[in-house]
Amino acid sequence: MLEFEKYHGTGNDFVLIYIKDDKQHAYSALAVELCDRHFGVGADGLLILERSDQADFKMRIFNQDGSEAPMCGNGIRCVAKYVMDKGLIEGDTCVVETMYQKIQVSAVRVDGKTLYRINMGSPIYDTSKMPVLFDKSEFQNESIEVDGQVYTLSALNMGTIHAVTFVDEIDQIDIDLVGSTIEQYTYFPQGINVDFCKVIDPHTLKVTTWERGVGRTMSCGTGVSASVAQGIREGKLKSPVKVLVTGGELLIEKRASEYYMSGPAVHVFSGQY
Ligand SMILES: N[C@H](CCC[C@H](N)C(=O)O)C(=O)O
Repeated sequence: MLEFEKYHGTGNDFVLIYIKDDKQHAYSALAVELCDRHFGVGADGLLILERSDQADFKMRIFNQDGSEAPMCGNGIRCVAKYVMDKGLIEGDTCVVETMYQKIQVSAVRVDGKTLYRINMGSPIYDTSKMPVLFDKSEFQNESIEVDGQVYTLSALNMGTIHAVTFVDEIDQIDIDLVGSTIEQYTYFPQGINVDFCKVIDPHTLKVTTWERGVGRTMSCGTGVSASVAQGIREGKLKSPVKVLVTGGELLIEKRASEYYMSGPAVHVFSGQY
């Protein structure tokens, strides 16, 4: 019997399992089984919470297709809520080890609600530090034609790898077709998450993400952070930026060179599998 929790962060939903022993389990196969929306519990990803000797806890994130990702911005808020609500940590701040780096998350009260604020760190643009096959030092504003439309893409790492594109209208794009085509482009041998962005005004952005290993999701925390970082770099946006995603709203703030993301984390139910 497996005890699990179901969480979501702005509609990006997860099965969360706290592993208390030091055994290695077949998480990839478990993610495929549990995340299946018809034959399993149903989720975008599986979050594995483990003990860590470098931080308060360790989080691993497996996509719906069983692939492991280095970081998950919405997932880490759910992990923070779990450890704080269960009293596994004292206080309102925790440090979580991820495959990407150690990440600090704090619970903050905003307008009577508890939000979780993550230090997402600084974006990486250097192609030699990303799984990107490209002969220039940065992959910035490259034109790619898909389905008769030209998309201007910029790739950056904000915990995981993202291709950000600014468009006039998101709703008119066949996200499934364009997202999956860009995800599999030869430049990106390990695939890439694709963020379609529409600037509403310098402090408001709308983002829809096509996630590698999942498909179109209601929200992607690293994607929203990467999109704002790219928008600020191009002078299209100014911090703070409110980001509208299908499943709600996230706030991104830039302080010095680092990005902070604040958003909700919701416990949906507990279960046994
Ligand atoms: N939804 C997640 C990101 C998952 C990334 C994953 N799809 C990959 O890089 O393979 C987030 O909130 O940041």
